[in-house]
Amino acid sequence: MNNEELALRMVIEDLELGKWVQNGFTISHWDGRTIFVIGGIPGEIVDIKIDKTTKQEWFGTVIRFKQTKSNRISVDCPSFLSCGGCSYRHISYQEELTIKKSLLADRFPKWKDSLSLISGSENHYRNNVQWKQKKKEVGFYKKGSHDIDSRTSQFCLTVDPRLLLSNLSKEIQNKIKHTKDILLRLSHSGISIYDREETEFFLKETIIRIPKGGFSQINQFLLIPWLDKICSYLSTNEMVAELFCGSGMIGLYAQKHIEKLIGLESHPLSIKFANLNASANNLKQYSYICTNLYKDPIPVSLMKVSTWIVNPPRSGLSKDINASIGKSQCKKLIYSSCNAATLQRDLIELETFGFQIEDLVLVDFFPRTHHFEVLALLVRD
Ligand SMILES: C[S@@+](CC[C@H](N)C(=O)[O-])C[C@H]1O[C@@H](n2cnc3c(N)ncnc32)[C@H](O)[C@@H]1O
Repeated sequence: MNNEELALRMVIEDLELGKWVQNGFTISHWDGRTIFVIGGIPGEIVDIKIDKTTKQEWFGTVIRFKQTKSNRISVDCPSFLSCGGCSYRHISYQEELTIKKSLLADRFPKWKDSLSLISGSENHYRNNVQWKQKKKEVGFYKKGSHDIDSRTSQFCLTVDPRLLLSNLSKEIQNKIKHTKDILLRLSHSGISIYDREETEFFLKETIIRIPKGGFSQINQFLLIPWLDKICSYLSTNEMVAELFCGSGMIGLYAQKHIEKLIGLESHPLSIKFANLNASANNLKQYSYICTNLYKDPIPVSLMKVSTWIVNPPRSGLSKDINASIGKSQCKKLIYSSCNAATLQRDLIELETFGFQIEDLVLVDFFPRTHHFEVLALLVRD
């Protein structure tokens, strides 16, 4: 048995947990090693099992408590820590928000006292879900394995109850009978199986259609507050470039502020639907281009645009995209990011092109998990 296999069988006893760090972990030190622990609270003394090792660091999960802290609450989900979705069900949601704000402030110290927060219901917020199905078992995978935890499809508290297995109509149950990946999304007319069907919904009076397989934000309660915050950064008659636009949701919703928009995105069907959405909303001055933003140069037509909205995947913007924004006539950049680390990296780089952060907002799209969205407004003269 090699060292890693040995470590994965180990239980470390009486470990004192240190401070909260990124990704839902607390940090501890043991036998000269750094150990990241999930499921504990700083100051608690616990036994942990090791889940994963790298050369420098070990990762573990609490399995027994020796001394608990008074802020621990009783966990409301039988699959907490075994399904790998949530990181914070053992503390209050208020405390989770305080931790997330403080971790974000660690990356942007100047914003420590001026970060704002958009949050909503801590449960039932997911408007889509991806269940796995194997031998008639349906649910999320257990953490670090391909075994299914079938309790999750009956119970998961982050998911809108309409997407739980027992609440699905007979018609949908029949359609997904033999499917390995069950991808469900709430739509205006019910539930769509979103790798096979399109989704349609309204954001106030704006109608949005997402193609099969297209991206859509998952927190049904915070979509409008997030979009309204973006709109608050826009004046009227703006010329806008929207990068990583998906099916065009941000610009379509912000139509009252926009005179002309060019959207860029690499998923061809999303581009087709962005164009259809613009027509359905009677926005003739909107156009969309299918391009790989990590490989292809930014089209010259964008270089004169003064307001840019970017909403990239977790990898953030590339050096080339940052440089293009720097060279362009962009004066206002609205950046919505699902990864604070790549946002921090990109904002440091964009500062070298004269941009300054004017507003920073934590949008808690993913309560009870360690994930969150960050909205940043950057400006330059
Ligand atoms: C976080 S989503 C944002 C979508 C859109 N703003 C929304 O809220 O619906 C990121 C988008 O980037 C797109 N994308 C991923 N890689 C890309 C690339 N290399 N070039 C252009 N777009 C890309 C994805 O298809 C996805 O639509």
